[in-house]
Amino acid sequence: MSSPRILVVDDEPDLRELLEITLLKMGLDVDSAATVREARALLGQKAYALVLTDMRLPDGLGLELVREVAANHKSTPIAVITAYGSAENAVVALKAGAFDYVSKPVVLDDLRAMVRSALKLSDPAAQPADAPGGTSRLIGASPAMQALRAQIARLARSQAPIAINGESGSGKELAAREIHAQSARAGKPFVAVNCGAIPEALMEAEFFGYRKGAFTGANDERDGFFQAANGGTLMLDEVADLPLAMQVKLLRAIQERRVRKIGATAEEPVDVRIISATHKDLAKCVENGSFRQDLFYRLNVIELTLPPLRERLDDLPLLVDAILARLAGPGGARLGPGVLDALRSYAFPGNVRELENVLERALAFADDGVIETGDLLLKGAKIGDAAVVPQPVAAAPVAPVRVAAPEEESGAVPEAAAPPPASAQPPSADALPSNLPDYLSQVERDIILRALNQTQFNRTQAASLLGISVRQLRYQMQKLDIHAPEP
Ligand SMILES: Nc1ncnc2c1ncn2[C@@H]1O[C@H](COP(=O)(O)OP(=O)(O)OP(=O)(O)O)[C@@H](O)[C@H]1O
Repeated sequence: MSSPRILVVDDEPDLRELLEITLLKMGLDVDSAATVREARALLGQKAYALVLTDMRLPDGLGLELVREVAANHKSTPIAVITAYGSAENAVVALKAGAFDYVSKPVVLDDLRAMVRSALKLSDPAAQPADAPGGTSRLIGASPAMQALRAQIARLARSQAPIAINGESGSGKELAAREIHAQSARAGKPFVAVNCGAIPEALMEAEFFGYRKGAFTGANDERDGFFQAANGGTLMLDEVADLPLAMQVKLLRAIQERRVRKIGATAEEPVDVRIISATHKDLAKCVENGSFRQDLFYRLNVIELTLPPLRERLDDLPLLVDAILARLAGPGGARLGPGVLDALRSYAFPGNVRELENVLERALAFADDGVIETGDLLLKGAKIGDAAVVPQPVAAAPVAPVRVAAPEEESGAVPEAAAPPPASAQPPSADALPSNLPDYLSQVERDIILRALNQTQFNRTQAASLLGISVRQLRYQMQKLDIHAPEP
């Protein structure tokens, strides 16, 4: 079988030769072109597993080739070589459809890693099981979902940063996981970080890691999120909540593709694809000065917007079936007459996550697994209401990082509740608690339980009452051993 063939387009003979030798040593076949014209001619004659082009060529721009290859040779990834410090060029190329970029001076390890990723894309044997056409985690057959899945399949082929927008519970994290699963990075970690959940003082250590002895309590060397996601995908959830000082450091890490552990003298290379998500309007955050424009520009290379559930209600039957099968096993639960219509007329401000919660609670009330309209306990937020208020913004520092598989994110809480610790008993009027953390946990537990009881254990509504996100509530419930009542 012949080796994959790479086209190198560069007018600098020295660099071209270096690239050629490196690629040949990787066992690849290489063709070279010094101009846009020569490159076009070769592209017309042969199929390439990767095109690698300089941005400035004597008779035009590498960007023209990016656009042409993206339009006419869809299965061929094209990467650009950008001049040192010209991050803007990289962003423009990625937006135009480039698969990835390497900066000059070219670091050969980076180049090899990039080439290997590109080759996985054109090698059918290396395609992950969830490749386009396979099963998708994103359920729904509406035109909006079909378009979303097609867009995800396209985006999975590139290394460009993606910014996912959408209301809370609309599936942003699920979409990010799907992109990762369909990409050449599928075999490497997917790390989701809730930026709003990390105390500011710990952020640098959490993102970049630290060396032993870097600060009091640093008893061992530790990797940060970037190193943990190396080779894979790092999802920055609630990215608008990053403090400005951290935004600067993050921008640098993303641009340089290098991080320095706290206490280390040298930087280390990291290869992560960044996917960011927020339900805030990031452009507005830039306008009001709470988000840096340069980081916004860097993260927002490609935008992916998730439609709210109320705009794709045709997906309800499929979603309901899938959720009920997960909650009660196949055929274990079904909807009684009129239930689907009732769901259709509800606006779901908490989107699919709210649907999951509504069904989970309804199932607890249902007889013989048949959910009736009365079991739904839908309150307010009807379709057509003037303002459907999406879920509130994350506030408290919880659940900073998730590397779990999506199946583990089902929202189910663990069995068996533990009694509150004795040290958590409230002190008398002027006595101090003997254990402050336990005491505060107990207070928090009481408040959360009150909110849950008020809402018949509807987590979406309880979170809304408490001004926290559902994910935060779920995390606190697990941490504090709070469980939904047995049916
Ligand atoms: N299209 C879908 N098909 C199946 N399940 C979905 C879909 N969209 C969302 N979900 C489910 O809804 C829940 C919420 O999804 P996810 O966590 O991805 O939302 P999110 O937009 O990231 O929420 P948040 O803004 O609160 O972080 C998850 O349990 C997820 O599996």
